[in-house]
Amino acid sequence: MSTQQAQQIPVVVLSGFLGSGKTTLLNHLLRSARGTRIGVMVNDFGDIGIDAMTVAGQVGSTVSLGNGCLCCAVDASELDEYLEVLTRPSARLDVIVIEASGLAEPEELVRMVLASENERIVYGGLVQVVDAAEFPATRERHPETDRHLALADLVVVNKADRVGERELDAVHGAVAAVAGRAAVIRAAHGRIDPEVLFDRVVPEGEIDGQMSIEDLLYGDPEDDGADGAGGHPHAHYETLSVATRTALHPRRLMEFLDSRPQGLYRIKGFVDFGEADPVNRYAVHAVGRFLRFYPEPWPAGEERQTQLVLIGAGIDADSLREELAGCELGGPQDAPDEHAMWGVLRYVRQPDEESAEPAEA
Ligand SMILES: Nc1nc2c(ncn2[C@@H]2O[C@H](COP(=O)(O)OP(=O)(O)OP(=O)(O)O)[C@@H](O)[C@H]2O)c(=O)[nH]1
Repeated sequence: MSTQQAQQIPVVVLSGFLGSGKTTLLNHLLRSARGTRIGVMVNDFGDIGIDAMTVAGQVGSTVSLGNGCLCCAVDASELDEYLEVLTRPSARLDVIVIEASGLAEPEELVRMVLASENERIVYGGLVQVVDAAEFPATRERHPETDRHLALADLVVVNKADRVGERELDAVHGAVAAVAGRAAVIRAAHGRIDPEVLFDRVVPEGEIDGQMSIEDLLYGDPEDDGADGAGGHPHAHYETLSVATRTALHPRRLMEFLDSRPQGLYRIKGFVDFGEADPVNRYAVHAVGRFLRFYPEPWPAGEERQTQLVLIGAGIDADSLREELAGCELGGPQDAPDEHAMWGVLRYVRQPDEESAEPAEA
């Protein structure tokens, strides 16, 4: 396996019905980027809060924002061309978000990302934004809504401030019922924690794991605490960090991942499978039901251990911790058989995989 996979830039597709709040969410991500360099592809710059940020330079239809983010306005037909621009090493982007126009078919965009020959990117999941107040009416008028939700890896029920708690629960329930195993989270004004979409680059001085979601929340310059009925929509996020020097059993880890609870919408970190693959560590990246492993050779001198961060809402941290402990190898009699890695390898992108469907857990 090459190390190239570890450096691939996740490309997240953001879609949702007209006016559901995609651009608002995108603006929130750009404002709270804090060190993470985000590349954005939109149909036009119109609504992106560029004025709110210092524009460092403009070249053609690409705008370089003062906070390290880069924006470009494109049509779907130009997707590959702009992915090329955004993935240039000089842009040093950590993640790319493509906003689909309100009427776009998200599967088309997802397919284009998966089919892209650009080796520097990896598909990072489909995020659907839903307007909580309009959902019942939109669904009635646009039956394709259910199909789109079924494709999503993460659904954001936005505009939580516009409906009462009971209505919000009803919309959340209806969305969850059609969204299959996608994670469903609520938000007002698109204020989701960026970590649910991508690994935030931690600025120097802040050690990963010590900055709680609450710190992120209350440190959010946009958060005025006036979310109304939705309250702090992400105040109930929980983060669980697990580190162990005992290698994990690939089959038991896959059982854990296959049955992970719905509220657990983000998993990231590295896994040590011990003798089942002594050469590589496996970076793992899950957003909602999307799951991928990226094997890469252990860096020389690096201690072999598994380190995972799990983020979710309404999750039982103790039982997750216990389940993960149950994945640890229990001695020579517990050695994985020769086929034990198969389940994991199903979620590794093969070099010749160009137009395959996204891996789903
Ligand atoms: N009350 C309320 N208004 C919101 C929220 N999110 C977005 N809006 C407003 O809803 C309108 C549409 O939001 P946009 O972010 O432009 O929606 P969009 O999905 O990008 O729209 P299109 O590009 O037309 O598809 C704007 O006036 C936003 O200010 C929210 O959570 N609560």
